[in-house]
Amino acid sequence: MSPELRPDLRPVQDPGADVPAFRMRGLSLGYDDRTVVREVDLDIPHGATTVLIGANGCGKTTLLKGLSRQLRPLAGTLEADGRGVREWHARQYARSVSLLPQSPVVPEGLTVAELVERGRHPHRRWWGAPSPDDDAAVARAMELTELTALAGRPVEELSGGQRQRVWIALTLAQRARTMLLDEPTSYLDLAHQVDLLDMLRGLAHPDGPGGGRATVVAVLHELNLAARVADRLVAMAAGRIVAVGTPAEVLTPGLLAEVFGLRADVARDPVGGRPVVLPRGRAREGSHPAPIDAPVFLDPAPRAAAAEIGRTLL
Ligand SMILES: Nc1ncnc2c1ncn2[C@@H]1O[C@H](COP(=O)(O)OP(=O)(O)OP(=O)(O)O)[C@@H](O)[C@H]1O
Repeated sequence: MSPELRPDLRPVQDPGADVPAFRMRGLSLGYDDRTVVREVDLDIPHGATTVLIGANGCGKTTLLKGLSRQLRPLAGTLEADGRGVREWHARQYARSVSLLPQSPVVPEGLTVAELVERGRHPHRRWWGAPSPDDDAAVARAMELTELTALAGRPVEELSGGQRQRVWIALTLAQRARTMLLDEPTSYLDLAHQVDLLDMLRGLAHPDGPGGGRATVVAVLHELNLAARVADRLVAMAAGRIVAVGTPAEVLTPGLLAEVFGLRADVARDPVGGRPVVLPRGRAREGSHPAPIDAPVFLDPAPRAAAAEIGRTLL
């Protein structure tokens, strides 16, 4: 068989405008015999930024693992670009769909440039030297993530935020049309969070460098950043999809109470009109409402810590 005919070396066909990036029907996912994601019916369109939101443990990462083929469906069907995900050759899938995992482990002894270059593996033959396209993709990814000056530094010597940018650069260097990003803003300072999300949005936007073809599916905990970047929000609770829509449609006080157990007001950003969530306290009965002038935390970890401190003080 000539190398050109091998399925992993064939170019990925553009599936056409109407075919979604992912189509899930009755999809259930889990671990061994434990079902975590339950009976999901959802289309994720190409050329848009879709953000998954939901409380800790509701199944967001598990859903991304299904989309990235790390988990086999327990029930139902899952198609990527119109084909069952199990029909894809692994290398072809990696050219089409990239994943930024939640807590990637840094391999020892690699420099920033060497780790970013791993994003090119789906495009290369194992015996071949990097092509000019590979070099260009790596250089561009490092430029976009402001890592060029750190290219020769060992990754294990970097700060948490710098490392996170290396993983993002690896994902960008892969140049897959669809990017799955699990909490991509972890460890990033606010300016880098905004930069990253604006860049991702630009990739999927018709006027951006991706020309509207790129597809981003991200898990984000910070609801106001999610509202800023998302074309569509998908809210999950206990393994099920409970709402799909624009940020303004999904981020309502009722949904925030149902999904996060959070009592919150929702305002409008005067610039752009996107919703802005203003947490007021716990919605559940029997919980301790936050004092009126308590600091507002959107991230669950500090909120839990604040609740703990509040209980100790009361
Ligand atoms: N490898 C695993 N084996 C068994 N159970 C798992 C595994 N990974 C996750 N789970 C369980 O699946 C459920 C959903 O976890 P998942 O990581 O998908 O949630 P999440 O919504 O991404 O949460 P978070 O916001 O905390 O990251 C949790 O109850 C978790 O304990």
